[in-house]
Amino acid sequence: MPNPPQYCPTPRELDDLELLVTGALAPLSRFDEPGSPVTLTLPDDVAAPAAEAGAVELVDPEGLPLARVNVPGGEVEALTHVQYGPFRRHYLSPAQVREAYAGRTFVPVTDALTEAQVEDLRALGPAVLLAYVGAGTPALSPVGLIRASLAAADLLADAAVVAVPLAAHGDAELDHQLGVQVAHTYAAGDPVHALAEPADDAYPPSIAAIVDFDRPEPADQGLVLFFTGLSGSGKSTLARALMDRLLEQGTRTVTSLDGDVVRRNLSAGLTFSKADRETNIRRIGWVAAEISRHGGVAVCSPIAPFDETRQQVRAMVEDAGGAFFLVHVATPLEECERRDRKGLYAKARRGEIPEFTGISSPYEDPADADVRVDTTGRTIDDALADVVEALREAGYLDLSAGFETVAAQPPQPADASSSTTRDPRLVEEGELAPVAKPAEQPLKVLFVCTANICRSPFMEVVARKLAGPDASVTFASAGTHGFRDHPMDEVMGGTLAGRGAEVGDFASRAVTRQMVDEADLVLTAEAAHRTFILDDQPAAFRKVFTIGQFAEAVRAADTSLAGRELVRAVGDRRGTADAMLDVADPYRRGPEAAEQAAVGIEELLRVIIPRLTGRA
Ligand SMILES: Nc1ncnc2c1ncn2[C@@H]1O[C@H](COP(=O)(O)OS(=O)(=O)O)[C@@H](OP(=O)(O)O)[C@H]1O
Ligand SMILES: Nc1ncnc2c1ncn2[C@@H]1O[C@H](COP(=O)(O)OP(=O)(O)O)[C@@H](O)[C@H]1O
Repeated sequence: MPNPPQYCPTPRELDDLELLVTGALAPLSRFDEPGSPVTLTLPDDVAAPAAEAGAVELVDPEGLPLARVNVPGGEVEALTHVQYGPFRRHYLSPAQVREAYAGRTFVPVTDALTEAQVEDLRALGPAVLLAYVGAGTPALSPVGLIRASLAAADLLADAAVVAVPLAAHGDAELDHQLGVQVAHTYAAGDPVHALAEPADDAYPPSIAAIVDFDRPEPADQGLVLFFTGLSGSGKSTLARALMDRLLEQGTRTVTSLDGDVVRRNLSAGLTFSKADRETNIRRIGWVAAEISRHGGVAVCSPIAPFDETRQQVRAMVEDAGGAFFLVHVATPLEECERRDRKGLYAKARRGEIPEFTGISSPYEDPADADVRVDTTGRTIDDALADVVEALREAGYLDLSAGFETVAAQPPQPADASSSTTRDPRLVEEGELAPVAKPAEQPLKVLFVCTANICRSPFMEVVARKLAGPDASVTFASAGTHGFRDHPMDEVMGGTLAGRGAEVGDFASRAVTRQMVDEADLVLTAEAAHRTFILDDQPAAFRKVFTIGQFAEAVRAADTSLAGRELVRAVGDRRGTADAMLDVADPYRRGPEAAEQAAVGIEELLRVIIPRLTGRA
């Protein structure tokens, strides 16, 4: 006889299995008893080998074998008991409960207890709260319900909490009967007390705090913003614009899961077949759901052409406690094809790209979109306003406030003799508006590398030399992992001599938030340094660049721009911080590596400094 195949069942089936094994579902002792909702459904590719082997081995999501189940028949032979998971010590079998708590009153609990319900229980004497935490049941998460039940037990004279993974089976009547039956199995003749329906949601303070944490207000909930639509419809453009606003507001952590970008890393190697597209979207969904579990915002912008896969993502996110907000970028095919930004539609029409969405592969319009935006003939800001408004109405995010307020302010005089220079963009986009600076303040540039002893001091010293004594630009440097008061590395310092520059009384230091806040421009040696800073201060993204990235942007920028205007223009149209443009670390690699780094940095500074000082 062949070995039974392994199969990881659904969360509902896993819960049923646990209760079958502990005897909590008695008289049920196996799956698939006629008329019972406790069923096990094997997919075709498992059912056939299971029938041949006469059994299937059920494993948990990590592959731990839990039980062997006869096929057909459904009888269960336990192999291992799950030992992990929060509050595992409260998951007791009826036999264990008999031993510890015989003689008490048993109370099934499916939600946080209100003041009135706790009061009702006070009269009962010693009690056991049976927290029904199975898949699909509790109004709170399983952990939330156990915590809330423990908090209720604390308010009672003598109450214990037992977690019972009794799942919902999609039939309210049958599930109710099962719940009553399980309570009586645990009680084994002791009284069972049914709680009265709550008349209100007045919770005792300790329970209210748990409910608030478990069921956050929409504005505090993790959020997945999912843009779906044809290629060229405007998903990435709108998603990016929305992310910029979120970052500028600075109140949420944001992760982008753009279709093209995901396909270069997370989904590298996948094709555009239906199966691979589904895999791609489920991967995006999985990552996004995890982000939402931790209260973050994930902004996804794949085509996601299939309704069923989008529904799966919605379910994954909601199971993780996040909110799912679907934006259908409903720009019609004709307009997307007219734009044909990447020339893909032309190729698809010529038959050079098989299975191209909208041409030779379907796009299923969502019926469950939270907002639908056709970008045809509209500006990006205008189209974005629809999304911002829908998010505000749904209570998830309010990105409108600052923008409206400031846009409504009277325009500032564009008088060159005025004592302040204002960033027009910042005036338009509210929250950052108070950054008006006296015109005569020098532009502050901060160079950042790792330890602030090789690359960044070299940048600082050489930049100062190139700028000359009268420039209205100041230079400083710091390290992401810099030690205090170390001198410049001797080998790197040696490269200064041939350039007629001197290190002076330099002392290393670690970069701080304040330094970044005060700087007008932060130039890092590597993309990793930039990420280090922006992870902590995401709102600084318009002024933190790698030195290579900034030099590239300066080369491409309008030659009439200088100083602050130049920094601003680069910030608005920044390219990517490609690691290819990094200045490699020469530390402890000898004089040759130091000279190579010096030459590379000097070349970049010769592009940047004349433009910053306005003497190009
Ligand atoms: N056959 C075919 N069909 C559709 N799109 C194609 C295809 N081949 C390559 N591309 C490019 O890949 C981008 C879409 O990838 P996605 O991961 O978003 O697609 S999907 O959600 O898995 O269907 C899509 O990018 P966007 O234009 O940003 O949508 C295209 O540039
Ligand atoms: N109102 C608008 N909203 C979004 N994009 C627009 C709008 N009007 C024109 N476009 C242009 O349409 C193109 C959309 O491309 P992109 O955002 O990459 O789409 P997708 O990610 O859906 O493939 C961009 O060139 C963008 O500038």
